[in-house]
Amino acid sequence: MTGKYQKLLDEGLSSLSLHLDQGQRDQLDAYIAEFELFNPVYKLVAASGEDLVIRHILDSLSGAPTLASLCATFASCRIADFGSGAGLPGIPLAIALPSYSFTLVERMGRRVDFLRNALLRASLQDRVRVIDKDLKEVKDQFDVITFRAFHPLADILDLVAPLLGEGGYVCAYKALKEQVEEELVQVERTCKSTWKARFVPLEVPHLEASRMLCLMQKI
Ligand SMILES: C[S@@+](CC[C@H](N)C(=O)[O-])C[C@H]1O[C@@H](n2cnc3c(N)ncnc32)[C@H](O)[C@@H]1O
Repeated sequence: MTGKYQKLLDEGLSSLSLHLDQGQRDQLDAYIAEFELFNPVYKLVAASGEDLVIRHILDSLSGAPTLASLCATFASCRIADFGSGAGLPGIPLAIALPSYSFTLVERMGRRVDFLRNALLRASLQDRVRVIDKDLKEVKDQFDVITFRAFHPLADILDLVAPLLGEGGYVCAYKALKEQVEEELVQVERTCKSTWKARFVPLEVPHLEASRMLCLMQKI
């Protein structure tokens, strides 16, 4: 399959130094096609066309090199994406990191339906599972937990802490450093769990906006 965003994706993947083989590109094209088909009905994200690819697909993939380095430190890395919505960043990451199993946690039924369908279309159903529950009901543990456009850190880190395995990382996709620093102050003030954090700046191809990963480990 040759997707309609081939040039944009070629440039974007190259500037992120991500090398996807033809099978992975087909998976990405299938996911984007499904996303575009259902977005007007399910109102998954506000963007469409190239804007959707840049703001959501490439934005999600911009964290993949960092995630790959973190995952390589675990014998068999268990990755979860909390509040996955339309599968962001979880599905693009699962396509870019084919050695790992992913779990997408999403509590909204309509979005869960979309996720299950998109995973089938992109032939990811054997490696990516969906937990259709509130985060509060999840019992499993993970080595790497991602989330993007989710709750403020202070509202969720105490819920996330027991779900993080020994030496595991929370990787929060965030925008402005000052806002994240403020969120971390709130974490120190209000959370029972304690964390050390560091920032990894992200460059999203074709996007003039501040993006970063906030990496956190329990201490
Ligand atoms: C603003 S959307 C972001 C979706 C996606 N991560 C993205 O970047 O586009 C937040 C998603 O988290 C889900 N969500 C919020 N709180 C949750 C919880 N406690 N457990 C599971 N899902 C949750 C919502 O249903 C929604 O789909």
